[in-house]
Amino acid sequence: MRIVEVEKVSFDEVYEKSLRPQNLDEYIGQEQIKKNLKVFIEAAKKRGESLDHILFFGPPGLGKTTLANIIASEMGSNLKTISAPMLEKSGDLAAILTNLEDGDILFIDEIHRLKASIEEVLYSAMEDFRLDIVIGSGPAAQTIKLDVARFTLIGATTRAGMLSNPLRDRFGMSFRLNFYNHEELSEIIRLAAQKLSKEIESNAAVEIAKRSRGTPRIALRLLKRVRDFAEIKDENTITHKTTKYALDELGINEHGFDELDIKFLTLLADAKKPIGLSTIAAALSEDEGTIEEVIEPFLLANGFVEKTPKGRIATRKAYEILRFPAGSLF
Ligand SMILES: Nc1ncnc2c1ncn2[C@@H]1O[C@H](COP(=O)(O)OP(=O)(O)OP(=O)(O)O)[C@@H](O)[C@H]1O
Repeated sequence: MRIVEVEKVSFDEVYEKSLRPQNLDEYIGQEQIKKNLKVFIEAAKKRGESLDHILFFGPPGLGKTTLANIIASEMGSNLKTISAPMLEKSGDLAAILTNLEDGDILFIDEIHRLKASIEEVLYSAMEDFRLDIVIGSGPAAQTIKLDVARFTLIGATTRAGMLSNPLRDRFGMSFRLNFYNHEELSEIIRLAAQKLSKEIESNAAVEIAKRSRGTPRIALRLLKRVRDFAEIKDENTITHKTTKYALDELGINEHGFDELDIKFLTLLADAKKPIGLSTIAAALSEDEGTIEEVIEPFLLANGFVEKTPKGRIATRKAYEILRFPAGSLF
């Protein structure tokens, strides 16, 4: 697995969970989202109603699951979490929905991966808190109507564009999570180190932040690896020197790029013309989804790559970093 990989593995999941902020004030950054959520939560509480359905979208590891947990705790609600690919039949979702109680929050991760037949069950549940279940087929088919408690659905996706319109329209609020800046990430790292009862020099936290691709999950994972280096050296405080050494040893460069990012940028820079997604995927032996969801968003957001109608192209900034001659390109 890439060290800057954002996919979860169970061991890291436990570690991440222990560092998860518990309320909106502990949640760093995403100021506009927090501001809006505070208003909606307070208004819903005042009216004694459940919160409107919410969609969070953005690259992995930016804090969607964390926000769902915080909303549930701020609302004093039960949270039920499922990942869309876990649902095989519409009956699976119907069973979950009919077991919810008023005010409960249902969090569906990777909601863009819901099967169409299952997604349809959600429409009436979200809109009218009712389930229309068709039993049998052909002329003997029967529709059974079931009431569902007034729940809140929180959906999370890395691919908002893949959601169908009917589903997207049923969310009352929709928020895009952005990459974090170095100050925000340094603060997340500092607070996490505190929770791990470890001191960290402030320039060490900044060093990790700079190499975390704007992503808290990566920052926390790098912190963990750097902590290992510090512990081996019997250091009580994570110093800047050890941090730099550890990150260099781990092969993470000063922009947070790893080998795969460099390969991706080198491919584009070498080509000196736009390249399509499928060609990139074949050249890097990665699937298109990983390139679009994991590798590309950070490079696009930071101006290393641009998307054109003919494909992806490396920018001047990428050529400079790679120290590649751009010739007459720019
Ligand atoms: N704003 C934040 N402040 C502090 N810690 C954060 C913040 N956002 C995320 N984290 C930390 O980063 C880790 C990853 O966040 P989370 O699992 O919520 O990401 P995610 O966007 O749901 O990712 P995925 O979509 O891959 O599930 C969490 O353990 C949490 O501790």
